Amino acid sequence: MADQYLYYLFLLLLLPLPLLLFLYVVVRPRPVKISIKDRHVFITGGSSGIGLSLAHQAASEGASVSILARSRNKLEEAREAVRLATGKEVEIFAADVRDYEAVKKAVEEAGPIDVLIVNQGVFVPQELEKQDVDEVRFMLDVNLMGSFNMIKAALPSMKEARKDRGPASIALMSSQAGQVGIYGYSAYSASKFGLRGLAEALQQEVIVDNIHVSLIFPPDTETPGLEEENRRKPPLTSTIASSSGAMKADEVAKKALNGIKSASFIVSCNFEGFLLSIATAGLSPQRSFLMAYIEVVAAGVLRIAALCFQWNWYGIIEKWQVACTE
Ligand SMILES: NC(=O)C1=CN([C@@H]2O[C@H](COP(=O)(O)OP(=O)(O)OC[C@H]3O[C@@H](n4cnc5c(N)ncnc54)[C@H](OP(=O)(O)O)[C@@H]3O)[C@@H](O)[C@H]2O)C=CC1
Ligand SMILES: CCCCCCCCCCCCCCCC(=O)[C@@H](N)CO
Repeated sequence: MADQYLYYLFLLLLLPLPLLLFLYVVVRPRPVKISIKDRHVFITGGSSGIGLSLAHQAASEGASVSILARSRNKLEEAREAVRLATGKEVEIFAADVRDYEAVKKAVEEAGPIDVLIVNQGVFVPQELEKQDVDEVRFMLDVNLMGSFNMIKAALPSMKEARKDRGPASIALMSSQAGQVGIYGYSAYSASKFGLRGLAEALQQEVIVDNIHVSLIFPPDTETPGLEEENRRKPPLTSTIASSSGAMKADEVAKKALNGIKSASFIVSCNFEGFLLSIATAGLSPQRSFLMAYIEVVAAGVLRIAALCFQWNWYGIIEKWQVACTE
């Protein structure tokens, strides 16, 4: 009797093997490792928050680091901070990512890039009806058009330099609000969802050049940007966004760098982010057959979880509206 149970248990354990084997064979692009040490890492928005943490960590891992942002003062402070902490000198470039010519000039001065981290971003939450069109355009211009400008300016020299320098990376800083639309984030979410389309198409275009794209999805992260944002965040935005736990900039930077080094296309930062990445896997490339396996097996259950989250959020919105009209 006991033998029979063992036999069934054995069969049950074997069941996933053909699927695992199949996924191992089909996942594309193929896994690859990207090194940071002794390579040129160029970080936009590197003078504050997550970008500054990335600059610290990349420098301490032996990369030569360049950072780009608008304010020269903040760039100089950042350079000083990294020098004090790591003894390394970062190159600074003052430019607005909305200005293609300025960005192109900065990239030419900086020299060939091995790891481009497109991290600059602005976020001004507000219900669309109350938000100025200029603010909508501001977020789309800096977050989305700015990323196009940056990548287009950097690509020629990145491709050129590949011949003898090994695999390169282009990483884009999205947000969990780029995986699910959130109240108060219509423009911000649109700009971050846009990065996903850009990243998916770009990866197909640059795979032959040994360039690997990563998309990073942080939750609320303690940064000067978030502090500023919180001053005018609609309460419903804060409540719904708190479905995912907040993180520190250093923690997000660490997850991001690890994701870049393993060339993961989707990089999540916390447990909620891990669930989100499986729930929104869609037609994104996946290099890891184990992650692909989890995506396949968990799809149904996570769709149910997603519907429960929506049920909860719509309940909160309804209650808030009732409270406001009383
Ligand atoms: N903090 C959070 O809660 C989360 C942030 N993110 C994303 O992470 C990224 C970084 O956020 P965070 O660290 O909080 O932001 P911060 O506001 O702390 O820093 C933003 C950086 O971007 C630079 N920047 C802003 N506008 C431009 C521009 N037009 N051209 C060039 N550089 C610019 C800023 O410098 P300067 O102003 O001098 O130009 C600064 O270096 C953003 O893309 C954001 O959307 C994602 C999820 C959560
Ligand atoms: C199926 C399972 C689902 C699991 C949980 C879903 C949780 C969603 C929370 C979304 C949080 C969005 C934060 C945006 C932060 C940000 O970008 C701003 N601070 C601006 O920088």
